Amino acid sequence: MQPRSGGDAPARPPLLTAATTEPDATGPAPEEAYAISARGLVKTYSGPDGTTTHAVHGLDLDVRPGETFAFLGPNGAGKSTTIALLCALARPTAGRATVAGADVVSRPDRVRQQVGILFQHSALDMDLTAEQNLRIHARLYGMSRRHSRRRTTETLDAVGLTDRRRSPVRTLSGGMRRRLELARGLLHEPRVLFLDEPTTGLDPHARAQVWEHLRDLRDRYGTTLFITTHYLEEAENCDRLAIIDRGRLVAQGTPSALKDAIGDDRVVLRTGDDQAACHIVRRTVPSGVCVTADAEGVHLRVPDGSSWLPRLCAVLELHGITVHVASATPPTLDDVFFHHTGRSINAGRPVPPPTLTRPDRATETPASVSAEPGGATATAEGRP
Ligand SMILES: Nc1ncnc2c1ncn2[C@@H]1O[C@H](COP(=O)(O)OP(=O)(O)OP(=O)(O)O)[C@@H](O)[C@H]1O
Repeated sequence: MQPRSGGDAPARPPLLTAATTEPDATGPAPEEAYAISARGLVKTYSGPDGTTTHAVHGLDLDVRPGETFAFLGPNGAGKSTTIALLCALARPTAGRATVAGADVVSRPDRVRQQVGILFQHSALDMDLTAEQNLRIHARLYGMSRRHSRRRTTETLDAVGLTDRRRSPVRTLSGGMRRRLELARGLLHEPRVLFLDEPTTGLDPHARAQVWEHLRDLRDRYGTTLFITTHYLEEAENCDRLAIIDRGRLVAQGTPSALKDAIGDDRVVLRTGDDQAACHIVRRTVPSGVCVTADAEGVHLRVPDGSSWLPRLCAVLELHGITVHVASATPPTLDDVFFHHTGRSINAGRPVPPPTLTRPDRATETPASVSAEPGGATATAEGRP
């Protein structure tokens, strides 16, 4: 969803913002030294039928200058609303936030000068050329003609579109359009760039290109990047990330710290009789370990999962149950997400086609194991 400007209104006209008074500025103050700092940020929408939507519910957040920060959450979690609040495009119901040192409520114009935004949906004029789109944007920011010309050249170069500057936007590929939006977001040299799902809908090649430019930006100019994404592998590449669910921040930290905090490895066993195997495994592992079986096999989470594999396989073989595949995988960001929200970030999304991946730690059962038809599951030493 795209942050909505002014009074947040156009997307859902029947609902009104509940912020009829000044946001409460008496709570703890945000830290201005951060590129983004929020304390107790709240955004509530009231519906005409008396319903209330807590889009953002007491958000505390600190993003350091120059950091690439991912904001992960399922649909409707409050990501776009947070961006709208932090970019001073919507007014908080309560709480405080500063962006590049400026308060979003008392100095919204200053905030808007300091931030660049890449909206979720394209805001480009398809009939104008790449260059013309940038010039219009420059005029909105009050840039002089000379300054606008220089920045247009620089930003088109930064996103690798110099040779397409005279092309009408409708003739550009999806990836090129996203890069052009990136150029537009950078035109006024913002200190903080907000990107709302910048790569959604792009093919892997175009996604990789957008990321290449983002990394370059960070390295060359130290721009702070605040990125909402559904792609876990993109969040994995960020310095830190926060998980938001139903308007509340449920976790934040570096990807590795968040995964380490989960601790347990995911163990999966595919056997000749998963239901029977499930009962036997339950009796073998310490009580309190949750063991389940579904169409994918028997699942459990244990610390140091790979050390459990030989033992579990031996017990099952002893009971006459053939183990086809056994694997132990360290926690992923999806596990982190599941741990904090009780569901997968991809729940309800179309399932992507299976890929042949190599888990960091995978062990095949004894030599008698038959290969999986099609070989889509990681097996011995991770060979698919
Ligand atoms: N202007 C509005 N009026 C009323 N409710 C709104 C408004 N904007 C957002 N909401 C509600 O606030 C909640 C958070 O919405 P938001 O768009 O911030 O989520 P999101 O995490 O960006 O979702 P998505 O990933 O689907 O874009 C949702 O329940 C949404 O319906």
